Amino acid sequence: MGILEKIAEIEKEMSRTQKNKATEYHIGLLKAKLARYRTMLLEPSSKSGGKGEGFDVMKSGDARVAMIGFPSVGKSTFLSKATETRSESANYEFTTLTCIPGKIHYKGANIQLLDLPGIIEGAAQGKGRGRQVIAVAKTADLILMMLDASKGEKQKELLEKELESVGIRLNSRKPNIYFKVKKGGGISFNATCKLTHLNEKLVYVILHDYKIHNAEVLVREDCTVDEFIDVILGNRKYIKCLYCYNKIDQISLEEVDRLAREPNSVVCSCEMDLNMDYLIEKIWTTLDLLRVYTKRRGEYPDFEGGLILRNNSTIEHVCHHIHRTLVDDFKYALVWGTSAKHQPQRVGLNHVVETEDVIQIVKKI
Ligand SMILES: Nc1nc2c(ncn2[C@@H]2O[C@H](COP(=O)(O)OP(=O)(O)OP(=O)(O)O)[C@@H](O)[C@H]2O)c(=O)[nH]1
Ligand SMILES: [K+]
Ligand SMILES: [Mg+2]
Repeated sequence: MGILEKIAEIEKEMSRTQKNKATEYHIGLLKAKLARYRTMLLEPSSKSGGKGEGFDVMKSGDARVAMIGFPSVGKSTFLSKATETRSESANYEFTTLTCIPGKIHYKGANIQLLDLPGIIEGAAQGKGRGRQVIAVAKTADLILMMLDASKGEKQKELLEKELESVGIRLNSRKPNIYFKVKKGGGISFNATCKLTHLNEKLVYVILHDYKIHNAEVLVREDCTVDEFIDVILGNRKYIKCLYCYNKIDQISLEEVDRLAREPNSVVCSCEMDLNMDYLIEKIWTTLDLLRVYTKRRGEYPDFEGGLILRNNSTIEHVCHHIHRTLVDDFKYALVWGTSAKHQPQRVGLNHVVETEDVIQIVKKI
């Protein structure tokens, strides 16, 4: 039996045990056991159950939002308010021990919101359930960083550092560098713009340090050294982040005003229901989802339905949305809308669609 199951069992037994003088000792024992199992789960070295237990949540819906934050900042409170799923909230740390999914329905989109255990400094090294939490964060389209408004700045810095240390890059996009390791020919270095941080020699030195002696490098924007290294390593995750300052009922109006003006930030109070609609709206806009419409030959587009897609989706994504095997029968697509050069444009699977495009898929016969 896994630790989570043992915990669930004890909790069940506690709830069905009547509290009175006669059961006092029994309940005390259950409490002690519960505390021990919870501690085991949070210890990085715990063999049994420490791994990924409770984190294997299927991706579903049009986008995934993962809540990252220190313990007791109000993550579970938000999940319970914004979705139909209940997640226990309480005023002690590590109330949540697993990944709990909920659904936000908004403007026709189905957004998966994940409640996660709190993380603390050292999470990336495995403190608490940090490693598992961060692994889930890496799969998200948006990280909702929940902060306690009264301790926000410090928490924000620490969490950013934790995420940075495992290769997550928040609110930045992949540097515009073409980089390809070759079999021979040495290193060819070119830039299409003026570089103020990088130069040919530096690039050579860094590549040699990574034991790369043959490669093609084409720098298309004024990147920093760190950005260049990110490209060499190639395993970076570029994820959007929305900072949510919760518990604004605890701070002064001046402070609320100041936090609300920070970039990519929302202020709210999940408990007092302050600014919740705006927070959800902001999640939606930050996700930057797009809607396209499909049509059949000779018919009008279905403007009622429409498909919700992630930004930068292609015709191939559209096909997958319509039917899993449609790609196999795909011949070409006709596209009307802003992504088309002329109306309609005949395109292939790699064509990147834009919001409000109308698409007709033509199949092989
Ligand atoms: N004052 C105030 N308290 C809040 C607010 N939102 C949540 N809380 C309280 O903060 C405490 C922690 O809330 P949780 O939702 O359990 O926090 P969490 O981030 O899920 O905590 P862990 O699962 O332990 O990481 C609870 O006592 C909540 O009632 C808020 O907007 N204002
Ligand atoms: K809590
Ligand atoms: Mg929680």
